[in-house]
Amino acid sequence: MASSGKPPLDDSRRTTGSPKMKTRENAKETLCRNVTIYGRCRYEDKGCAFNHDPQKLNAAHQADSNKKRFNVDSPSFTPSLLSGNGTSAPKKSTTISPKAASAAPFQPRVAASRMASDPEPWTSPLTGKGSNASTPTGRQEAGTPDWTVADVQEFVPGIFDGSHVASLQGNGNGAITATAGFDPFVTASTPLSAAGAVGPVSANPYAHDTAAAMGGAFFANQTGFQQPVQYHLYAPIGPHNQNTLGYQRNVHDLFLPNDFREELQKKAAATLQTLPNTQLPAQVDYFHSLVPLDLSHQKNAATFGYPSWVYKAQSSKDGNFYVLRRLEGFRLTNEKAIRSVQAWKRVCNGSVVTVHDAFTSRSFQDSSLIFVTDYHPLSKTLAEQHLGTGARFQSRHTSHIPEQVLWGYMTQIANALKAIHSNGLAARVLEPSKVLLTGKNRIRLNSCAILDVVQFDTQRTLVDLQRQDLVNFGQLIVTLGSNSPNVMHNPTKAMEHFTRAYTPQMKNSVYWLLGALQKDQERGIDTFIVGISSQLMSTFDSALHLDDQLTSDLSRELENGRLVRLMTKLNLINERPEYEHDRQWSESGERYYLKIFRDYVFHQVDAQGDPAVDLGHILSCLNKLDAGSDEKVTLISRDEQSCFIVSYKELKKTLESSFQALMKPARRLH
Ligand SMILES: Nc1ncnc2c1ncn2[C@@H]1O[C@H](COP(=O)(O)OP(=O)(O)OP(=O)(O)O)[C@@H](O)[C@H]1O
Repeated sequence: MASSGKPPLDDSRRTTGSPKMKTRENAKETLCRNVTIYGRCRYEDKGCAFNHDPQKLNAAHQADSNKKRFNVDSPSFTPSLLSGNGTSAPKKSTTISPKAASAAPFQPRVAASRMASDPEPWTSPLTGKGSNASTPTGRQEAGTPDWTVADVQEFVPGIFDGSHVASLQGNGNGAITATAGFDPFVTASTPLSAAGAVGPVSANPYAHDTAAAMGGAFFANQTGFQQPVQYHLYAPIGPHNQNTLGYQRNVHDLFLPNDFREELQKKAAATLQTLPNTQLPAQVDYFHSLVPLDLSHQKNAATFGYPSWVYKAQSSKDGNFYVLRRLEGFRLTNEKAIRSVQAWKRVCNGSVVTVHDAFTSRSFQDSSLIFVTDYHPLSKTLAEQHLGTGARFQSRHTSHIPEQVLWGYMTQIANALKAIHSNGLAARVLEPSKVLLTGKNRIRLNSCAILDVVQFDTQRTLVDLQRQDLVNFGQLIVTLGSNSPNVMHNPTKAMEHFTRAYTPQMKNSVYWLLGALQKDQERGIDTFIVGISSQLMSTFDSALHLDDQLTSDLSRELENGRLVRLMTKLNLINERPEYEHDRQWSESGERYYLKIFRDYVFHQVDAQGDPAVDLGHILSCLNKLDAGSDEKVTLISRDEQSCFIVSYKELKKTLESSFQALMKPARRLH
């Protein structure tokens, strides 16, 4: 500190008037006011008569400087870490006043309140070059707007910047104590909301019970997110691209893979597809907007004994999309028959298309039976996929199904049958045109429940029907393995082909299924599942890999929703024409920073004056803004006459307060 000529002595000890006005005795008792903190008086050699006792002077300086920060009667707040500017924190005093013991604990103000009351000496890097210097509290030195937003509650997630050297910790009683260690995991949700906390505190929207959700032991000492949040740091989550280094990112890494996105979008489009000017009824019970799914107009009564038609439809009860399967010309003679669907509603299994309802209808100008099931957009039947049947895929070249894929089908069908049989039911329909392929190698049994209604009076026992399911299962696999829909007309030839194409384990499994109706043996789906357990493991492992892949894909989109919300806010705030063509809104005051921040993010130009299109820059800026990072950014006005240095933290604060102002009904501006 440079001497100002007036050393900071206590007023009570300061001389009043010139030294020459005092007697020498009086002067000797008065501490010299010209002594600098280095203990030297500029007038000592020239006969200064005041007291230069170094010990007394030192004590006076000490008392004075303590008054500026803390004096010995202050509570025992003794920071032990480095302060924000990198200098050492003052040493802890070894002696302490007895009063300190009963003093209220020191409660440092949070960053926001400090920022408003304690402007730092900010300097612009352009100041020395003659540019307009700016201050953190205003656009220019003149007409300084205040950063403080008194009436807007700010979210204060317990951020401590470097200048805060103590940490706040709940002591278990809800009170706050100052501790010497800095704990970056302290959040507003617990300690700052405790009684006596200083500064505006609102609920932390990001707070969640980490200890309960993630395992108390691992996060034992953490009560929330690490602060400051690091949303702008994209952590690589595998599986990784082999062609790039760990830190390298390309645009595709930040979004879902294109093929996956395309698949999802196509499914969404298919779900929303409508058919105008259709001859179909506008309403079938509580369903509307019917779209036919089977494009073949041939009536086929082979499976159910009645021609069946499949439609996508929207429910007016819940707005969701379902499939209606209509059995044309069916007359319900026994009411109990349709009640059997209740049992099917309870079958909730990933390998079965869920059945929701069944009712009779006259909407098609006949007597029809309607089954309501889940809709799986863009799915195909296994017959369409592998056997070349079905109108859409008639000319399709069918190829040999690899053994692993076939094992995958077998495990999924076994999974479905286990769920069905353990619910006291039998699938009864198990053929390639009634197994849906809803994703890559992902199948579901379709049209279950129908025969239970249509052939309600069957004489066969449940055990018999369940065994028949196993036989149908075996025949389905042989048919798929042979790539021929009619192969079971000649079973011997079919098995010869199958034996040549697949391993003995596969062949034995299929033989076992085909023999399920033999009376001498107890055969059930549980026994079969035990027999193919090694294959179950490999299918399970594939499912885990897929799960990893999907998690990785999902993580790429992690920050995108957040950034869209942030950009929405920015766009809502910037350029409000209703406020005198924006002049009243953002041409002055703190919103002006947001306006030129937008230029900084989106409108940069390169050395040639061409637009700089850099997604990395944009994402990085937006993430830092959302995280409210301490990093500072230099903003230059469009006319290049003004330059400001603002931190993302302050920009975030402005963004929040502006957004709140926007939502005030009276549109009060400040
Ligand atoms: N739940 C469903 N979700 C989505 N699409 C389905 C659903 N059920 C059936 N489909 C589709 O509807 C179409 C017709 O199905 P259907 O079961 O009638 O097969 P099909 O090949 O026409 O058999 P069939 O000749 O016995 O009528 C198929 O392309 C199938 O993919």
